[in-house]
Amino acid sequence: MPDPACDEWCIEGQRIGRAPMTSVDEHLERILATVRPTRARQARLDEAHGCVLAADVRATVALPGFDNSAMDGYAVRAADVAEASAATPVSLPVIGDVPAGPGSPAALLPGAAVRIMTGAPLPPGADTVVQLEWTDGGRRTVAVQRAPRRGLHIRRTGEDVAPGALVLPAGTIIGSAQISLLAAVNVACPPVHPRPRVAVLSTGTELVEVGTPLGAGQIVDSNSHGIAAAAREAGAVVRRLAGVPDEPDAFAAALHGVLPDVDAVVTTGGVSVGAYDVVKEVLARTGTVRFDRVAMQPGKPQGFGLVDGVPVFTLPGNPVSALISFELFVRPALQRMRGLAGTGLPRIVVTVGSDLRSPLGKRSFPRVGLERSGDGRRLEPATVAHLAGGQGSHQLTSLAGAQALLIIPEGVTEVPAGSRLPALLLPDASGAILSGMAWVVADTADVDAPDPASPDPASPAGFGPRAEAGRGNAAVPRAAGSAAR
Ligand SMILES: Nc1nc2c(c(=O)[nH]1)N[C@H]1C(S)=C(S)[C@@H](COP(=O)(O)OP(=O)(O)OC[C@H]3O[C@@H](n4cnc5c(N)ncnc54)[C@H](O)[C@@H]3O)O[C@H]1N2
Ligand code: MOO
Repeated sequence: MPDPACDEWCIEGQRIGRAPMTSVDEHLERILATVRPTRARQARLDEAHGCVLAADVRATVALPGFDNSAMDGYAVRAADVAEASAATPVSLPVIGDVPAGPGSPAALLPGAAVRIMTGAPLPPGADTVVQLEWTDGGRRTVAVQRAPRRGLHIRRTGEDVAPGALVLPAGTIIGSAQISLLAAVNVACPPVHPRPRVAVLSTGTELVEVGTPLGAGQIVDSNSHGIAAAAREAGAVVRRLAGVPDEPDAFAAALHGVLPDVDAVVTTGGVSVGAYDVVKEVLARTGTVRFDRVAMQPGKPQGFGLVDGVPVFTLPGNPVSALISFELFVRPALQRMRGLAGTGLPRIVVTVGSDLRSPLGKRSFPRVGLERSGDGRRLEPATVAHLAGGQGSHQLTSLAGAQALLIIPEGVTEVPAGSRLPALLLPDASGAILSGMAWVVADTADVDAPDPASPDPASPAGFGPRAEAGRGNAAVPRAAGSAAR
C-alpha cells in the first residue's frame, strides 16, 4: 500500500520514486526555531503603536502625581459641613479659587471653602470636595446642602500607579490604552520590538501589474498585493516589489537588492517542479533555504531558510495556496519577530455542515463560512461551517468569502456532516479576528472525544502527535446530538 505521507516525485517527466513529505508542524517548527524577535529599541509613542514591549516598564512617577479633585465644586474639611442638609445648609466663606494648572494652591483655613475645578490640586488642609450640585454655587460664600463623606471626590497621589510599580510587562501589545498609560506616566520612548520590515516579491513571466491591460497569456499579479496586505494585517511594515520574470538573474538581483533593508522576505511562485521554477533554482543552493513538500492541501511546495541572515519564505504561486501558506507559516513567524509567541490564527471548534472529503496523508484547510448564532453577532461552540465555494488553489472567491479555514487532519479522508473539527479564524481587514475575539475561544470541553484515527482537534499546536499515515478512509466522529443543519 502506498505511504500517504510520501509524494510522487518526478524530475523532467521521469518518475523516480516517492519521497516523504514534511508535516505542517515540522515545517512550522523549523521556521519558529529560526526566526528571532526584531532588535529591541526605544521608539516614540506613535512609532510604538502596534509594537510589542521588549522590557517591563516601571513607573518613575506616581499617577495621579498629586492629590486632586474629581469634581468641579468646593474643597472643604468634612468636619466643617458634617451637619449640612437641604433644610439646614452650612455656609462657608469662599477664600480662593483653584483651577487645574501649574502651581501649588494656598492652604484651606478651618471653617472656609475653596472653589476647585476637576483635576486641580487639592489645597493643603482640605480633606473633601463637595460637588457643585450639592451647593448653591456661591462665589463669596457657599451654602453646602449635603454632608459629604470625608475624602469624597479626591483622587489620591499614586492610587492608579505607585512610583516603582510595574506599569506594563514585557510582551504587551501597545494599543491605544497602553499608549495613553505610557504617556500618563511620562514614558516618551518605550522599549519595543519594531514591526518587522517585510519585502514581498512575486515571480512569474506571466505577471503584469494590476490596472494594466492584459495580453494573451498574461495575468494580474494578485499575490504580491494579497500577501502585502496580509503582512500588514499581521503587523509588518511592508515593501511590495515589482513582480520579477522567471529569470534567475532578475530574481537574484531583486532579492539581494532588498535583503539589506528588511527583516524578512516573502516570495510567491517558482517553487514547484516545473522548468521555470526560478525561486527554487536560485535559492536551492543559497544560505540555509530548503525546499520541502509539506503534507498539506493547499500549499504543498514550500521553501524557507536564511539568506544573508534574513528569513526568506518562498510560498507557492497559486493565489489561495500563497495566502493560506502565509497564515500557517508566515503569520506565526511575524508574531515571533514582533516579540509574541507565534501561535498563529486563533482556533475555534466548529460543526461541519455537510459531508466533506480530504486527501489522505495531507492536512487540508478547506475555506469555510461560519453560520452565526441567533443575533448574528456571536460565534459559539455550535457554530456550523459550510464550504465557502470552489476549493481549487486558484479559486480566490471562496477565500474572499470565507471566515475560517477548517482543519482536516492528515489521517482523515471522510468528514461526515455533524463532525466537530477545529478551524482557524481568518482575520478581518483590520487584522483583528472577526468582530469580537472574546466570543470565539473554543470550548474544549465541547469537542468530540477524539477517535484514535483522528487527532485531538483542540490541541493548540495542531494535532498533537502527528497523525499516523496509512489509515485509509478514517472518518471524524459525528457530534452526539449535533446534526448538520
Ligand atoms: N508536476 C507538478 N506540478 C505542480 C505541482 C507538482 O507537485 N507537480 N504542484 C502544484 C502545486 S500544489 C502548486 S501550489 C503549484 C506551485 O507552483 P509554483 O510555486 O511553482 O508557482 P507557479 O508555477 O509560478 O504558479 C502557479 C500558479 O499560480 C499563478 N501565479 C503565480 N504567481 C502569481 C501571482 N503573483 N499572482 C497571481 N497568480 C499567480 C500562476 O500563473 C500559476 O497558475 O504548482 C503546481 N504544479
Ligand atoms: O498545494 Mo498547491 O498549493 O494545491 O495548489
